[in-house]
Amino acid sequence: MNVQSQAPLRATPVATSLQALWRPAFKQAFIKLDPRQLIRSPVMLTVELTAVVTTVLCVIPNQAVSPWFTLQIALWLWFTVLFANFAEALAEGRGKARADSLKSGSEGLTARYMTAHGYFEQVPASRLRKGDVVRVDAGELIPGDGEVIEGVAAVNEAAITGESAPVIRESGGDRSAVTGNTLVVSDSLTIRISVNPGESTLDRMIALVEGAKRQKTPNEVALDILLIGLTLIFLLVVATLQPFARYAGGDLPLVYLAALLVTLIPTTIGGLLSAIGIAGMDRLVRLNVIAKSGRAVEAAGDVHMLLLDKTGTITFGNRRCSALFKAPGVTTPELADAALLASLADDTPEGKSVVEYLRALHPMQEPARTDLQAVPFSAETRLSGVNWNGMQYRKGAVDAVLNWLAMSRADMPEVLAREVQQIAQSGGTPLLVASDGRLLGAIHLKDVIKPGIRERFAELRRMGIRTVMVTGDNPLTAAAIAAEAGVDDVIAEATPEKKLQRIRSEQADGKLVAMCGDGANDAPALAQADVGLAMNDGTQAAREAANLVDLDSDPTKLLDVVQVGKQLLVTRGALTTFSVANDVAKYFAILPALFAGIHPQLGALNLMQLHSPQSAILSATVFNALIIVVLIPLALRGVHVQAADAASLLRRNLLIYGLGGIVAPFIGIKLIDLLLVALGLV
Ligand SMILES: Nc1ncnc2c1ncn2[C@@H]1O[C@H](COP(=O)(O)OP(=O)(O)OP(=O)(O)O)[C@@H](O)[C@H]1O
Ligand SMILES: [K+]
Ligand SMILES: [Mg+2]
Repeated sequence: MNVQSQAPLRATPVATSLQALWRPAFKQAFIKLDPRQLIRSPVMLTVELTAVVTTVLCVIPNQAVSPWFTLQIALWLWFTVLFANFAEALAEGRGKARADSLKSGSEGLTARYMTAHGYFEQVPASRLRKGDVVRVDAGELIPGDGEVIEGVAAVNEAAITGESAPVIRESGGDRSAVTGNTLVVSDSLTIRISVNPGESTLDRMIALVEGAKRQKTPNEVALDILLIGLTLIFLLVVATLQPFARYAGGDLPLVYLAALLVTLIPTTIGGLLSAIGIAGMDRLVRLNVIAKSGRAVEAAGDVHMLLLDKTGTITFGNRRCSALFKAPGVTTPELADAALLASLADDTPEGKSVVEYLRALHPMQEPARTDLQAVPFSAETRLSGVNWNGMQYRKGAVDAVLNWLAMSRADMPEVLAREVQQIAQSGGTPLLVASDGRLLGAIHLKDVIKPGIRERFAELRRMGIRTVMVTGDNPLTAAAIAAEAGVDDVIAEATPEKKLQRIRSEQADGKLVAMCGDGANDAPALAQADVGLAMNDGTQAAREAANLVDLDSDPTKLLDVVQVGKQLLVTRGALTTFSVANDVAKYFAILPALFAGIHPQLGALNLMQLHSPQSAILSATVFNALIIVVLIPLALRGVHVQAADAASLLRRNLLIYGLGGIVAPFIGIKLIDLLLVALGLV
């Protein structure tokens, strides 16, 4: 395998400064004049057509307007389209640079592929398909996303996550998923490839940052329809002005009408819409989150409820065996041997930790694994164990084991019941150990809450988002962890089925639900949620079901994703408000000037005292073009979003961008009018 190609895939070294990007963006702005590309933005296509018409008007003699004036209007109309194209190109440019570096890192990768006859054969990684089995040794790059089916190894995932500390990847359990282009640093792994060419994490990252092939989200489509509607309305408004003018005994030159049309239709938002969307996705990529659709990101901006898995999400997830407690009348070897046997065939981290703990504490003559009939852990049964030598050994959640023993809680010896309660109240997970109808004792699994999680939940609450912890654990443990982590609600003893039901019932009430998880048992819920965020170090099932994957495997990242989503929605809303308010204000700013010549009585309405009808028209056109440039930084950076609920955010933004949109043209057009006169351009 081509280890030399282990270039840093993350984009840190790629220059993303605006200076480095503006040159190619400038060129792109002209390339994007192609109407086939521009058709994605109907407003800008309208401006381009108007610019073409106005350019033609330059050479048609007209007594009312000089060719010089018409030319100036034509130029500013072309500038309007170019500025909008430039904004989009600038937004795309940041992603393109990153995509190029990602691509160069994955070229020439090869894989050791296992043929049907069990031989290994060197093939290009790009030929691997879902289900293929490959072997990767230390020092080699993993050729594609997949699941470890054999072996344990340390893997450096810096290429994808930017984190250089190696992580352990092994078969079985929740840490079996591997990502293409990451480096095996010790031992070797046998991996079953889980995606077809073009669908890997890396491919998705590239598609995401390239932006060009971006599908419009339902929200964008809805906004497009609104903008087309407004364009048609103003087309009608402008078309009916001429009959009015004729009736009043005057005549409005065609170039006036062309300029007026462009100043009135929503060019500001029409020109910046695409840049806003691309910049939003770019922010997500920088957070190290991969989105399968823009829709998930927008939904994140609107979620009402967040469901979180406890183990691995709120806690660190390496639940480890920390103590054993005997039931009365049971000897230590009896309990220790049963607990060890019940864990020997259990590949989960919990099972391995029990084996480790007991091998050190109380070694026994262990049976060969091939003699054991494994009963693997499942989230449905919440039990695991083995059948061996005619005996059944089990361990599992308290209610599950009692169930298996056909016992009730009241039948539990009092000392053991008290012990179990204490483990749970401390936030630990108690497992009961039993063999052949006998309750032998309890295991204390300890886990630690991730630091800082409480503060983040408080932040979510301020944004109006409820946090609900769902766990397969018992109610006492769940309550203890919930209180410590500060979640709003908790669902304990949850099976995958129960998690799914909860999401469905919230959605039935019209709410958008986000879910964070890592296990195979979280996959159905992740798929059902409007926003499903999977941990990259979780299972392949979870990664496939989710519509977002966090490469850093940090569940609190959802908070940032919510922020990005909110910012995207708020920025789009704010600039739409500004754009529409702007256009309406322009109507009132220019119309009196236009009609002053025809109808001198209207002069009283000419509050702005613009120099002449021509300077009014030209100033408005210039303002209309320049406002796009002025707002490019805001579109790319996004409107600042505070931790507040949606309603108060909306009120605040309507005030700022609505009022701002009304006032800005009056000031801007007046200043440009003064400047144009001073320069002698009108
Ligand atoms: N290896 C195991 N063997 C037996 N029982 C287990 C094992 N691992 C977990 N359990 C029991 O099953 C319960 C459910 O575990 P699971 O990992 O499915 O929880 P979950 O639904 O993912 O929720 P969370 O991860 O938040 O606890 C645990 O609380 C524990 O009581
Ligand atoms: K406009
Ligand atoms: Mg779990």
